[in-house]
Parts: sequence; C-alpha cells; structure tokens
Amino acid sequence: MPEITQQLDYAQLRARAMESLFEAFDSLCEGTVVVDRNARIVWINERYAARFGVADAKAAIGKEIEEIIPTSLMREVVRTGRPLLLDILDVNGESFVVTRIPIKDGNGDTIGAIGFALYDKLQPLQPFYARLHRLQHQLAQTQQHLAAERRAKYTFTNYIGNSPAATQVKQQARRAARLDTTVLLLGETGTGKELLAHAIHAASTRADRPFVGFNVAAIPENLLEAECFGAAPGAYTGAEKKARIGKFELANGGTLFLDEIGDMPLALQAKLLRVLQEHEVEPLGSNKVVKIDVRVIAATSRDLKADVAAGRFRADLYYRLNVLTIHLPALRERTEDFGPLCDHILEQIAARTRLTLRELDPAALALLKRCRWEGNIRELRNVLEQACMLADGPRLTEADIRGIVIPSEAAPPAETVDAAAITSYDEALAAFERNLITQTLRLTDGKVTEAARRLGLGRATLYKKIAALGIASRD
Ligand SMILES: Nc1ncnc2c1ncn2[C@@H]1O[C@H](COP(=O)(O)OP(=O)(O)OP(=O)(O)O)[C@@H](O)[C@H]1O
Repeated sequence: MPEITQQLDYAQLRARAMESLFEAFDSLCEGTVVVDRNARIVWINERYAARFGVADAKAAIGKEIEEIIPTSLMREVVRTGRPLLLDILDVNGESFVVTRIPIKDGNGDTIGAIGFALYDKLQPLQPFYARLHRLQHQLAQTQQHLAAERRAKYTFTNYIGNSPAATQVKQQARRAARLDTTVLLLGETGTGKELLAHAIHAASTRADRPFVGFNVAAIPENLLEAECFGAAPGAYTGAEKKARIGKFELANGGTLFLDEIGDMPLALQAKLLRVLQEHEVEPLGSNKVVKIDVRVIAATSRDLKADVAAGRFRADLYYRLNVLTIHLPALRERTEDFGPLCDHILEQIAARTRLTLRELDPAALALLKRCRWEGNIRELRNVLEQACMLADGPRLTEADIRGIVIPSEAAPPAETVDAAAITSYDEALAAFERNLITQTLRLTDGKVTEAARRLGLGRATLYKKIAALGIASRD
C-alpha cells in the first residue's frame, strides 16, 4: 500500500517540521513564551524570564502575561485569533523583533498563543535596527523642533517702552492674558501685534499648550479654508493624499493667532464666525466635526470698522472679535520710547552679529525721531541693522544714519519737492511713496518680498501699496 505509507510519512514529516521549527526558533531566539486562552503564562524560557527580572522561570507560570511583560500584545493575539507576525518590543532600552502566533485546537478555536523575541544581536537585522534608530532619532528631533516652534517666542518684557501709550498697551495685554476671551489687536504694520500675541499666550493659563500663528494675507485664497480648518484626504484639486490638519486643530488647547484677519475673504469669514460660536470645525470634504478649545487672537493693520461699513468685513464677525480690543500705538506716537527701543535693538544686533555694541549719538537719535516710520519698529530695526553694518566707529552718528536711505523721513529735502506741482499733502505723500517703492524695487530686481524686507514693511502691506499706487512689480 504505497499511498498509505506516503500519507503516513507526510504526516510524520509535518509533525517533525513543526517540532524543528519550534526548536530552531527556541534556540535562535532571545525569548519564547506560551500563554493559554486567558493570556496566562504556560511556559517561558529562562533567558526571557531573566530579561524581565524573574530569576526562576517557573515562578512566572500561571501569571497574567502583562505582570511579567507589561507591553506584551499576546492577549490581543489570543482575543483576535490573528498572528502579529512582525512587531518591535522595547525592553529596558533594547529593541527586539517579535513574532506572535495563535495556537488553535482541532476545531480552529484559539486556545493560546506563542511568542518569539528574536535576538537583538542577530547580525542580519543590524541594518534594519540602525535604520529604525536613525528614524526614531529624526522623529524625536522633529517633534522637539515642532514643540519649540509652537511655544511663545516673546513675553511682556520683550515689549519695550515706558511711554504712557506703551504702558497702557501692556496693562491691557496683561488683563487679556488673565481672561480667556478673544482678543483683537489693531495697529499699523510693525507695531508689535505678533509680539504681543505671543506675550499674551505666554502669560495665560494656556502657556504650556501650542501657540499657532498664521498670516491670512500670505496664503492663496483657494488654500485658506484647508489651512484654517483642515481637509480630508483628496478633498480638493491638488490636495495631498493624506488628511491635512487645520491650524485650529493644531492649536487645540492653546492659542491661534490670526494675523491680517481683515484680509480674510467674506465666505470664509462666515465659517470662522461659526467656528468661534460653536467651538467645532469641519475639515473640508469630511463629514466629521472636531471639537476644539482654542483662544483666538486676531490682528490687523486695516481699519476694520471702515471695512465693515464698506461691506468688506462681516459686522457679526467684527462684533464677535471685538470683545477685548487693544490699539497698538505707532512709533511716531511714542517718541519718548525711541531711546530704550534703539538701545534694545542695538543690543540684539550686537548679540546676533557679534559686532561690537554700538551707541547712538544724540543727533542721530534726534534724526531718527523725526522720521515717519510707516513700518514702525520693524523699519527702525532694519535701518539700525544697515547702519551697524556700514558704520566704522563705536558710535552711530547722524551722518551714518543719513548714509542709509531713510525711507520715510518726515521732511524730505526741499529740492526734491516741487511745491508748485503738488496740490495736496496726500498727493505729495503718494508721489514720495511711489518714487521710493519704485527705486527700492529697482534695487531688488523687482522682488516684492526683498523690497518689503528692505523697507521694513510687511509683504502684504507693500503689495497693497503697489496696487494702490499703480506700480509694476515682478512677484
Ligand atoms: N514694543 C516693542 N519692543 C521691542 N520690539 C518690538 C516692539 N514692537 C515690535 N517689535 C519688533 O518689531 C518687529 C515687528 O513686530 P511684529 O511682527 O510683532 O509687528 P506686527 O504689528 O505684527 O507687524 P505686521 O502687521 O506687519 O505683521 C519684530 O521684530 C518685533 O520683535
């Protein structure tokens, strides 16, 4: 009966294969453990038990698996009846590749599970481990970097100025930090709205949660909704395959700083209002609603009231935002702060560039005070930076400052103004601005971003001026 003999041989061979497999794994592996259907240990080898601080493996028998191996997933294998073929188990700082297989009875019911932990020293796995560790390290670094990015960068001590106007701003901002309401910061470009938003967050009860900021004017209109509220995978043309987490969700628990809120399109204003009222967002293209707990600090350099009157900004959103409003004074409204501000900025420049710390001559300071500073403190910083780069001596003189184009000196030299041809102050100002911006754009090869940096203006502000003055630009 050769067929029966063959069947017997095959059955024996299969049984032997199982035993060999088990023996091979057992001898190759750092650990083997067998559990019953209740995830209680039936058997564990001595080496593995020792790894978990159990001197005598027999003492582990009958114990729940997690008592010996706290992060074990054997219970899941017993519960689902499905193997976990490859996994990584971290044991006291070492990583093992582990395999867990269910044990079935003759009816196919799961009656236990067996797990093997491969040697960490297994040579062929070294490249895999090295790669894993490298990726883990990179991930940890990225997470650290992200957490740092989402921390407030400024506190109230960074807001320099003791003039009555500056003191009032700090008082109001401190009150805003204590309350958990929406805050609206109004002020010209470069007056410190973003700085103050950071400081309010840092002094609030949300300080250890994320601070997320973004500039509404800097994001193309078609991407703004996804940027704010998130998007489901493939929710819009050109969308990434992965889901996009919106800024509201990223800021959950913390503060969201919406810069240039006045530039938000009307359709999105309606959605923002709903989010502020209902404390939930619905990512684009998803039917799911996400609960959020975010304090919003909005800012704008526009005249929001005028925008409401002109129908460019929703009145209901304006009232919703206008709960606690802080007006930041322009630099020219607090000339007494010039001295401390210049000292502070010069110290920062010296620290960053490692150039010697410069002082300002009184005449240089007087000249700076006479300027219009439409770009406010940002513009002042740019002028001082350029002066530090170009000047030789330890003190910045009036001539050093004059050596730099001061973009908005209050009284332009008389010979450049053709008074007879000018009909109004506004017209003269527009002519001056057009001339200045055109010249700067010429210097920057038509690049608006670079020109904005040189002039100490926000990019959005410069774009608006370019459009209003009818100047040609490249980007
Ligand atoms: N009171 C201040 N003390 C010290 N530095 C300040 C102060 N206000 C503003 N700055 C500095 O001026 C620069 C511009 O400030 P910030 O970006 O906060 O202005 P902004 O009003 O948000 O401008 P924009 O409207 O263009 O976004 C930053 O470098 C900031 O650190």
